[in-house]
Amino acid sequence: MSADAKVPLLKASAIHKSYGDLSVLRGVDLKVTRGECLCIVGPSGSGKSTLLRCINLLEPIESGRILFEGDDIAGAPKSRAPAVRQRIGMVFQNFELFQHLSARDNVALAPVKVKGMSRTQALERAQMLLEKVHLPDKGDAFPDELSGGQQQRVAIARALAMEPALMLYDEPTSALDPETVGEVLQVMQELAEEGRTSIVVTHEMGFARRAADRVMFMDGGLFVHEAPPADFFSPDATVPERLARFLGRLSH
Ligand SMILES: Nc1ncnc2c1ncn2[C@@H]1O[C@H](COP(=O)(O)OP(=O)(O)OP(=O)(O)O)[C@@H](O)[C@H]1O
Repeated sequence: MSADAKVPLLKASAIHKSYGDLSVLRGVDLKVTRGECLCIVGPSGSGKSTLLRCINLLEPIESGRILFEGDDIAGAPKSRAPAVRQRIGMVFQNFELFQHLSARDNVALAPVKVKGMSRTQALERAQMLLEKVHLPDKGDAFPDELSGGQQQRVAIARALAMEPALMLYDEPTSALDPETVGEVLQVMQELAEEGRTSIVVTHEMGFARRAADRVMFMDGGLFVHEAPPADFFSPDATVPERLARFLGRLSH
């Protein structure tokens, strides 16, 4: 194993974040190694999305440190944030595609604008990525001609187009019709199995069980339990009472 492989890709320590009087992250520690798929689960309002937004520098933290590829990204000048975001792909709940662009152009846009790739090359790569997310024939379609599940897969292809070292998924299936959830989770699982490092905030326990290397439970702005999925979901495992309740193992 190279020295580089031993350094965690992401190491967040003692992260604090508040909105006004509301303390949302209360000293969060998180380490992600290369190739790992980490699922974060927890009750609504526990701070999961906020943590992803802090990692991606969409929100400033109040204290703590976020080391990404060995760099202190949260402590760096704001002007470095776009460069960091090129290395960290994010997939949002509501896709956030450009409505006036075709699926292929949505995927090709950032490589041309940000990386300076030629349009021809970017479009070729976009087609390849659309094939990867099982949408080989949808390159010319506009977002409003696609189902939610198809739009979310275009959004995943768009994030991959920047060749990020880390993918963040913020509840990527919670805005979808139930019948399209599976196709998005399937693509995410295939990417995880290829060894793409990812952090997935999700309410899909089946996905966490199948695809995660580690599952972490957040409650009240802190991680209170983590385990490999086989242990995390084992009915025999000893877990904090709050997690047992979350998993429906205790009466409310
Ligand atoms: N921009 C903001 N301004 C003020 N409060 C916010 C903001 N973003 C989040 N919050 C609050 O911070 C808390 C944590 O929100 P967050 O979205 O991180 O939780 P979550 O665990 O992702 O919840 P869910 O599973 O419902 O998405 C909530 O009480 C939320 O209302």
